[in-house]
Amino acid sequence: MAKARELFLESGSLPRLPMRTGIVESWRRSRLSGVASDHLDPPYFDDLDTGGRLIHAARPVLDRLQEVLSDASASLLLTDAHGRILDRRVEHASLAACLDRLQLAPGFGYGEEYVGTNGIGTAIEARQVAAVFGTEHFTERLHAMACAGAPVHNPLTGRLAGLIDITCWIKDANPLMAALASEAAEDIEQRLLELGSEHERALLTAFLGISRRGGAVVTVSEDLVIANEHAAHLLDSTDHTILRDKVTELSRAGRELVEQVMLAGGDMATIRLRPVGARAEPAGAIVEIEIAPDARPPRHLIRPPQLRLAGSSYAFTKACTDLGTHCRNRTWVLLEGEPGVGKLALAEAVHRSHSPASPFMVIRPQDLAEDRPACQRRITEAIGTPGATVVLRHPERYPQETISALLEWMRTTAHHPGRPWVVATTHLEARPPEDLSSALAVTLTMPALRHRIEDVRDLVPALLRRLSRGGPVSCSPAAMRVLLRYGWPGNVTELLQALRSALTRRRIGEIQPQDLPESCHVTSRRVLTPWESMERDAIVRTLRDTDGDKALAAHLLGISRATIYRKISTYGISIDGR
Ligand SMILES: Nc1ncnc2c1ncn2[C@@H]1O[C@H](COP(=O)(O)OP(=O)(O)OP(=O)(O)O)[C@@H](O)[C@H]1O
Repeated sequence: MAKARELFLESGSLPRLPMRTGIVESWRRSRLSGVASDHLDPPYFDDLDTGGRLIHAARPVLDRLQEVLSDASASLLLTDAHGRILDRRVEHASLAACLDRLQLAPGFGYGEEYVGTNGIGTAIEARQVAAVFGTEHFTERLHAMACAGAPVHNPLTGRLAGLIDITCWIKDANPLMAALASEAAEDIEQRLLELGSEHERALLTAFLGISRRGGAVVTVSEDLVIANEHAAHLLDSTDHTILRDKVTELSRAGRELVEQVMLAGGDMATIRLRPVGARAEPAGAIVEIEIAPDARPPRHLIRPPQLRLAGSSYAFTKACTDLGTHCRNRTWVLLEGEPGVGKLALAEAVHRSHSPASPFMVIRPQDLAEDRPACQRRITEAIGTPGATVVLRHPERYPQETISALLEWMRTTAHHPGRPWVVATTHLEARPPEDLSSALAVTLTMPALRHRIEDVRDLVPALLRRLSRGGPVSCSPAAMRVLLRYGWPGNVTELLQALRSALTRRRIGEIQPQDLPESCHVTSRRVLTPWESMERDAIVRTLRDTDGDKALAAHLLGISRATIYRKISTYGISIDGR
């Protein structure tokens, strides 16, 4: 085996030896991933979920197995679905010290892409039990070891939840290790099922109790949404996305939340969210929805196509109508929203429809850095130019002197009959200077694209026309389904990038799912859990704030570089270099 490995490392070929196919395939994958065969460097992750359902379900199984193995020099490891070690049980001090030297310890990642063929990473790649003995390991540092890993699946979703592994010195290896790991994996799956049912029971009891009082009630958990008839009537798929986001906020807040939201149908609703189950491990949330009788949508709607914008959702129509009304009344606005959601596009479209011949001035932080006097001249010129609009892009990044000058300018201009219309655009988390915010009379929030996902149907043809300059290219129904399933954390800007990338593969004809970037597919395989989508959104926001600097973003988020790279690829995040 050792000779076969050497030959493979030197030439990529194998001698005619009876070798296990799984091992040969794993060596090939390890080589392709660029794993070093002569040293070991597993990455460390300091942000692992060590309080989740998997740990909870596995604990008694690990306790039992630890007792069984107490006389043997063997260790037990539990990893998440990416091969990152969550728990380790080892009784023998010398084996523990050896595992420490191999960084086979909680927090470290033993995926095949990092350490090559091994019981953990190889079982995860192959999605089946894998035993790896001595020199079958890709890296020499593991040649003294034997390990057997068995994947654990979540029986409710069928998805890989984690892995259980037994590791020992090769001299103590036992052919039954794989069977033992596999049995433990089945026990954990059974516990996951029972816990899942416990959660479902808790959710159902809470749901039935509140439902009996009448009114619209929904329960939301990781795997399940239950709505009573009243709620099913009120909510559509876009509202479900909003509810999932609110449930994420709830888990962050850890207490009851009451909020006003605009439903996709145009009704203003009060939603009351309460966690169900233990605080440490909530089963989900129960949501009561009440429609406010006096909050009817405005009568004279301004529809996006009237502004030459793509979209038809009520949420976006409402944003167009609100901003259009403020433009007509010359009310100064703070327009906030997630990155790339179309804040500038909307401000410009509203301005063009209201006063097409008047100047539209955009002051970006980089313009100020390059030539501040020119910016100040442009702002001053806007006074007295009828119908002019000044957009202050991301004013939180303006230098303090500019803010002071702006405030002075706004104070003297506020009552001028020919005053320009001022719109400041900011990201949701950004904190514009307080004085500036109070000088702007109203705050509007642009809805995220995932909260008006039906707009993708109109945006795609419009953006394709723009990108291909009217070329003969369109989006196939299958590709459109992929685009409609994706969450678009980078909003319209990300959609634009996805289509730009698809056009490099197909300039003529119908764009197919395989023409779309991998990112759109990765997240479309399954709906992200609320925690995952919150994490994905935070990464996208930070990357945008750091102009795509991944190292700085990792630092700001308090995670390692290896983690941010992996998460960027898992969530399919793509950021342009702005
Ligand atoms: N409804 C729409 N119809 C057509 N194009 C749109 C629409 N919304 C946004 N876009 C396009 O999407 C891109 C991003 O929009 P925009 O720059 O206005 O976003 P933003 O919210 O101001 O971004 P940020 O605050 O992150 O800088 C632009 O190219 C814009 O033209």
